[in-house]
Amino acid sequence: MAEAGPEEMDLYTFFTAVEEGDVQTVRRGLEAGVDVNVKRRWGDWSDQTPLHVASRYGRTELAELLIEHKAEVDARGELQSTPLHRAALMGHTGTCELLIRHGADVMARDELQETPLHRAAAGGHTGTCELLIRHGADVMARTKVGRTPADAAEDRRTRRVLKNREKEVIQEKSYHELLQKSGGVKVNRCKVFVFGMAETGKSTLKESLQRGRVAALLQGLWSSQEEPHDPTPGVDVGTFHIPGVGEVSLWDFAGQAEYAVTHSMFMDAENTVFIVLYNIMDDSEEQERQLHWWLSFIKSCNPNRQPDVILVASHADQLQVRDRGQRQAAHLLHLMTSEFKDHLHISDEVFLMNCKETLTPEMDRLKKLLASMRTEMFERQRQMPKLCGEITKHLFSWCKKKCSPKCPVLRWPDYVEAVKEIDPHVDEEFLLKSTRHLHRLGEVIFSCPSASDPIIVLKPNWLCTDVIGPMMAPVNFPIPRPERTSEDYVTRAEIQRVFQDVADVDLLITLLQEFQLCHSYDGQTFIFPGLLTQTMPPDKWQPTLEPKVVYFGKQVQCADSTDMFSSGFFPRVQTRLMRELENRPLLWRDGAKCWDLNVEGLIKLSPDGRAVTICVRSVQGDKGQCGKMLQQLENIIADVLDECSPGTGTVEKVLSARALKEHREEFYSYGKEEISKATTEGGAISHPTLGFTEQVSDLLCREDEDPLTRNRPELVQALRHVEPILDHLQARDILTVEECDSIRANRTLRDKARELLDTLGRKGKSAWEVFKKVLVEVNPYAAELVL
Ligand SMILES: Nc1nc2c(ncn2[C@@H]2O[C@H](COP(=O)(O)OP(=O)(O)OP(=O)(O)O)[C@@H](O)[C@H]2O)c(=O)[nH]1
Repeated sequence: MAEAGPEEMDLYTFFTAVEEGDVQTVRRGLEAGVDVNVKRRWGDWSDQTPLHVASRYGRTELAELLIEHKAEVDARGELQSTPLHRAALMGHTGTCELLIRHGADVMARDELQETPLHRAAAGGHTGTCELLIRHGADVMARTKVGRTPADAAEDRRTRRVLKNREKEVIQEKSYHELLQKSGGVKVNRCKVFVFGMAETGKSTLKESLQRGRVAALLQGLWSSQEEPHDPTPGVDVGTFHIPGVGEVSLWDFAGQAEYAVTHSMFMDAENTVFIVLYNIMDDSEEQERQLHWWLSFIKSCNPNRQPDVILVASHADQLQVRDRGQRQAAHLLHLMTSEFKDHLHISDEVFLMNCKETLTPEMDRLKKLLASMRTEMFERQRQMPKLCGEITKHLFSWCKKKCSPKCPVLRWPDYVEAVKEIDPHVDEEFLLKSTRHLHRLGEVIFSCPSASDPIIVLKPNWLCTDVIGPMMAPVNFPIPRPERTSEDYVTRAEIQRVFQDVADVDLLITLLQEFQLCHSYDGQTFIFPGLLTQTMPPDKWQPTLEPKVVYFGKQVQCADSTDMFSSGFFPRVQTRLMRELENRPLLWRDGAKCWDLNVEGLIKLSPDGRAVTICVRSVQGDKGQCGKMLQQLENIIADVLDECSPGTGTVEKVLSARALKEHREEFYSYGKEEISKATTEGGAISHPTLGFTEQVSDLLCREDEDPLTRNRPELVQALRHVEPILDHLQARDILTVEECDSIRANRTLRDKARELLDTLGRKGKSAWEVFKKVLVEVNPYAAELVL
């Protein structure tokens, strides 16, 4: 640190107090006349006002004191960053909130054109990102080199949140463009989705809701016998008039696990009320488990909105003491409401019903609630772009006139031709956007296969009920052994037999592949991961005695109890593995094994379905190839999560390499913070439960795991004053005098920084560690990029 004069000494004390959050000393300093906007001018800490420093350290109370004393909220510091930039990078959400409350510009740009949201994303602070977005931060803002905040995101969870927002912004933009070009029409739509495990009473409730008074009275006279249960295959969709409510589109989702693999495809729907049923006669823990599962599922598919949910307990007529059932239902409602309060709007009414009966006070109450939700929905419902409205009017007749029998699907050229009958001048690009919008509304299913023209399913429930239902029913594809493995293909002939009345089976197969339900290597036999029943036999992943073997692993876990991987997640991962890996993987219901060159990979779903683990190993010790495979598998998992569980929060962990090598029964992992801490403290990490120590470098197999390498461009920008760094490194015998001179001889600041990084790179890990410590001392901004 440079010698400071007496006045600067005062400032030194003052700034140290700010850093440490010492409110008393700072107050005294301000009263003694220290300028609240004075800039720190020593070391590499140039241009930092006290508010920058307080924000960087998350000293909210102090920041408030400084603002009270007229600190400039948007003062510019290092790289033109504002205090909000600094608080955001460190994830101090409370400090960000304070700064914004006092007028900080959420869209302030620094020299790299980064906004505070870029910084929060780079730091991996999801909560801070959400706060900034709530206050108007633009998720599409680009830096000088064109990176959006999502591109800058450090971890996948933050990236997913930002990508979801990006998607929403793009969809909104497209909606407004459509509206502007074609005008809008008011089309009232109300969907009711009914969920619950098998035999909870979904279909029964649906029928009772629709039944009129007379039919209900007659039913009371005639029905006495229990009818045999007829499970709903896939999703049963229909538009019905519910007396006392009005017209709604009712979607009855099958409760059986084998059908649930595709539910997530239909969940992103506006204007929807979700009813979740459970059987009050089940064991209370089971009721809680089921409700929790469905609510997590609804949450996982709806990242950007809070859907309206009603909980309904069925089979109330079988209760011996109704009061006890009432208490149980109220208790569950309370539990779920408090757990999901940030994600779902759960109605506060308790419904304890006999779903078979229509004329009951409970049913009346449920209808009243549905009616009021429907009215509210209509009031806030947005206009539908005119062309979309016109298309929806024609869908029914096109199914009859323009499609082959039992296959209400049009390929793009036929669809365009049909639309041209409504509007002869329609532009195809505009039609594409309109059709995407209809898909989002759930009016059609629109798919763009990479190898052929887009396909439009005019009746979504045909795909759900008539295709996916029979396709995922194991009885339709019998096998000679008790458990289905990936060797038990479904043949084209079998598909043809099951769908014999569908004229265009090829089209149907294209759709099944397009929705990632199956994969074919030869066009004749198809592997449906959703049908697999065999779990992974333990002998498929055995220890090896090869001395050079190396192991690496990652785990993606659900972030909190409201998160889940939707039922379609793992089968889709497996379809993607078949599609993307060079060698054919082995698949089981809960696992997959793959190979490439001299590397083996294993992907396992945990028994509770809340974590997925990837391990890779190479008996030849090929770290590079392990890194490549790990990266490929991680990307597949991240992509599938984005597609079918966009609302799921995840946490990534690094597995203990030593525990993997020992083939322990469970997986043991380290968190990101533990790894970063161990890296700065010399590279050794101890596992709290395993009791041994291993090297961080043995856990990470990718070069870019190292933040020094990953953030190189930003580092080069940030290392403006290499002099003090060179002095420190030379004093600590990391760099020689000649090396320092050679670095100094570069003409530009950036070239100096580049040569410094290259020289350190050649010196290996210990040199990097010292470098990081030096940065913390002399250039905290750059240090933030590498810690
Ligand atoms: N006693 C009584 N029986 C009910 C009630 N609700 C449904 N059931 C009966 O439970 C069985 C299953 O009902 P469904 O409505 O078919 O169940 P589901 O939830 O649609 O089942 P899946 O289609 O398999 O997902 C039928 O035999 C119904 O008659 C109820 O509230 N009380």
